[in-house]
This record gives sequence, structure tokens and C-alpha cells, in this order.
Amino acid sequence: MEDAFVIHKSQPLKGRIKINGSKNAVLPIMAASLLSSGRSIIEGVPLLDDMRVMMKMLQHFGARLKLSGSVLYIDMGDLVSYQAPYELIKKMRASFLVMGPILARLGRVRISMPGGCAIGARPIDLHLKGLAAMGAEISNDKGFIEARARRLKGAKIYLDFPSVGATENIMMAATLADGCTVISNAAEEPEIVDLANFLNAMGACVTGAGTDTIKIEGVEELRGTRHCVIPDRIEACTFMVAAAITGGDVIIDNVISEHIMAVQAKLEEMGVQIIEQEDSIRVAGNPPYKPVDIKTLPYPGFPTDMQAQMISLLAVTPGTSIIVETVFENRFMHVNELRQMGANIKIDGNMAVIEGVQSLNGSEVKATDLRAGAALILAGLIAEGETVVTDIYHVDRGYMNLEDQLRELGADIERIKISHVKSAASII
Ligand SMILES: CC(=O)N[C@H]1[C@@H](OP(=O)(O)OP(=O)(O)OC[C@H]2O[C@@H](n3ccc(=O)[nH]c3=O)[C@H](O)[C@@H]2O)O[C@H](CO)[C@@H](O)[C@@H]1O
Ligand SMILES: C=C(OP(=O)(O)O)C(=O)O
Repeated sequence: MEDAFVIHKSQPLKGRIKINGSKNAVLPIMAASLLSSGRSIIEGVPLLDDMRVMMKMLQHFGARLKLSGSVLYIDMGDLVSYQAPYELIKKMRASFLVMGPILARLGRVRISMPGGCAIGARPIDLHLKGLAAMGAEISNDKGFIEARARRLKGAKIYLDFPSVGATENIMMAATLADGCTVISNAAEEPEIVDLANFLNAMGACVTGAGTDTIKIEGVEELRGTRHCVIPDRIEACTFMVAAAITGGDVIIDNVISEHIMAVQAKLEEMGVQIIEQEDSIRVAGNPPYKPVDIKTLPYPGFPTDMQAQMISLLAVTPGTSIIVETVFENRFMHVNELRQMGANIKIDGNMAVIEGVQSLNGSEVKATDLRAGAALILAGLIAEGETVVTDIYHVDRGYMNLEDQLRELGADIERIKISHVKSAASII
């Protein structure tokens, strides 16, 4: 038995919701806590499946953890292993972020290859190149990467692509290296800045985070600290699209407006009204909207993690819209499912050409990955009749109580148990 969402065409969403802490910020921050033997207190922790996987990972390395509401207490102490288990790595890409910290702290790490996933091959060559440039000897043994370095040395590292994970892994490793590391063409995402702030509060010396050049002056040791995680910009943007697609009027609290600029600009170009209010935004939708063209790019460009949700909105926006996906090579899996709901979308390589249709029809569709799942839920809110979204374990990886938040705004969505057989009769 698996969970699924049953969604019925909903009224325009109305009301107020609060955004949770960022998944993509909390995961590297938790990994960074491995860099010290002290106690760290992380506030604003989102209760997500991915976060629980990272909790298991930290426990595997010897951490004692206490979760109280959204506050996570991490007592790290001595690390009890240099090996990261395959069962945890395979569950979540971000588990690979323990590589840098374990190597820096113990001088040795053995970690399984994370492998590919639905959205692309996602190699780790940039992570490894960076650590090798810092003096790590790296070998690959039957799908396991082993790296050793008595003490990493500061180095100049140029990333061929501003990879978020590689920037984070290298940045964490460099905090305890001997000398200065400079990462050029570094990722500039807000989650990198949040990680740098956490590392600096631990006693690290990181400057330039949020720009394409990050400098890390290595220190002898780090200490535990207290930190509050930034709000999840992708969760916020998903709710912005939910308000827009239903023609609703929603106030979204706990938003850093600078982080959502690219998505806000496209929604405004379409004709969605967005009003900024301190750390909140109000999104007032009034479809039909104008079509737009979008290209996903590293931050501050349009986030690939919002591409699927935007396709749902553009699928019911009159006219032709074009989305070019430049970050992941296979991130259009949701398009087939949306087609099943009546969307008119053609894929040509990394380009989706979307001809807006008047309405979508409810159907049984599958969440092929996290944001694909969010896109199908959004489509379900405006589709005629009933939509069943299966494989929602992907959604639970990255959205906290999504159905409760949507219901609070008036959406007709319910979580049910469903058997593997794909038919309405299998729903109990
Ligand atoms: C936990 C987390 O923060 N996940 C985010 C992170 O993933 P993640 O850190 O995995 O994404 P990257 O920025 O590393 O990947 C971007 C591109 O670079 C490629 N690449 C990456 C590393 C490498 O060594 N070699 C290489 O070729 C990838 O295959 C991909 O095509 O950033 C992505 C891009 O914003 C987001 O979609 C994910 O939500
Ligand atoms: C791709 C995503 O996450 P991850 O890197 O954890 O797979 C995402 O958050 O959309």
C-alpha cells in the first residue's frame, strides 16, 4: 500500500500560509555539523523525509539527535565511522554532501556513488575534482568512492558548471584545510549563503558566498553553533503558482523576496498580481494570463526546481509558451502525465513548447519526481473531475504537510492509501 493524493477541482485558493525552512539549505547544514565535535542547534527545520534520511546519516556517524518541533539538537562528538552507507546514499542525492565534511575531519571517507535519478545522470565529477585539487587521493572501488588526505590543502578550484552540491562539498571540506581555497564559477544559490553563514558561525572563515567566487581560509577546528534555516523559496514559489492557477488570493508568510525574484518576474509578466509586504507576499490571480518564455538557469536565473510547476500553469494559459531546461537533461517526465490530463505540450530536446488549453481533465497520474509531483497536484486543482496522483513519496521528500497547507487555503485534496494496481478500484 502506498499513499496517493486525490484532488478535485477546487475553488480559488484564499487565505494565509507560512513557508517552512528550506530543504536544500537544511540538508547541507546538517552535513556541515559533522565538521565539529560540538553541539549545534538548528532552528526552522522542515519535517521532511529527506531531513529524516539526513538525521539517520548523522546518527550513523555517531551523532546524538533530538528533534523538538522544528528545532534539531545535534550532539556530534567523535565520528564513529568513515563509511557512508549505500542504503542512505541511494535514498537521497544530498547524502553525498557528507563526503567533504567526513574527509576533512577524519582524513578518510568511503561513500557509495549516488547514481542517477529521474531528472538526469547527475554525475559527481566536479565534487571529486575539487577534493582532488585539495590533495585528496581518490579511488573508485566497485561503485564506492574512497578518498584520503592526511590534511586537505587550500587550492584554486574552477567549476566547469556552478554546481550547488559541488560548491557545498568543497566549501565544507575547505573550512578545515591548510591554507586558502578559492572556488571560481561557484554556485550562487541562497542555500550556499545559508551554509556559509552556518560555517562562519561555527568558526570558519568563508567570504564571497552568494557570488561566483568563494574564498575559504582553513582553520584548525570548528565548534557547534545555533542557526536558523532560511525559508524554502521553492515551496513559496509553488504556492505562488497555486494561487495563480486557481485565480486565488493568498498571503504567503516567511518569504525572502530577493530569493523568489526570477519566478515573481515571470508570474508578473503573465499578469499575476504580486504585492510584497515585509517578509510576506500576496499573490492575487486572475486568469487567463499571457504566455511566457522561460529558460532555467543557475541562481539568480529561473530555478529548475520550479520548471514543472510553471508548465502546469502555462498548460492552461492561452497561447504558446516555451520552456528551455538547461540545468538537468531529463527533467520533463511530468509532461507525459500532464498530456494525459489533456495538456498540449511538445518536447524537442531540452525545450518544451506549450500550447495553452482551455481546461485539463482529471486522471490518474504518477509523480515521477518531487517537483513533477507538485506540478500534477497544481494541475489537479483546476482539472475537471478527479485527479489521483500516485508515487507521492517523492512529494513527501520535499514538501511538509503540503495537503494540509493546500486544504487550509480551500483546496479539495486528500491523502489516501492505494494498492500498486493502477485502477480506480484499487483505491481503498
Ligand atoms: C539538495 C539540493 O540542494 N538539491 C538541489 C541542487 O542539486 P545538485 O546539487 O545535485 O545540483 P547541481 O547544481 O550539482 O547540478 C546541476 C547540474 O550540474 C551537473 N553536475 C553536477 C555535479 C557534478 O559533479 N557534475 C555535474 O555535471 C548535474 O548533472 C546537473 O546537470 O541544485 C539543483 C540545481 O539548482 C536543484 O535542482 C536541486 O534541488
Ligand atoms: C531536485 C531536487 O532535489 P534533490 O537534489 O534533493 O533531488 C528538488 O528539490 O527539486
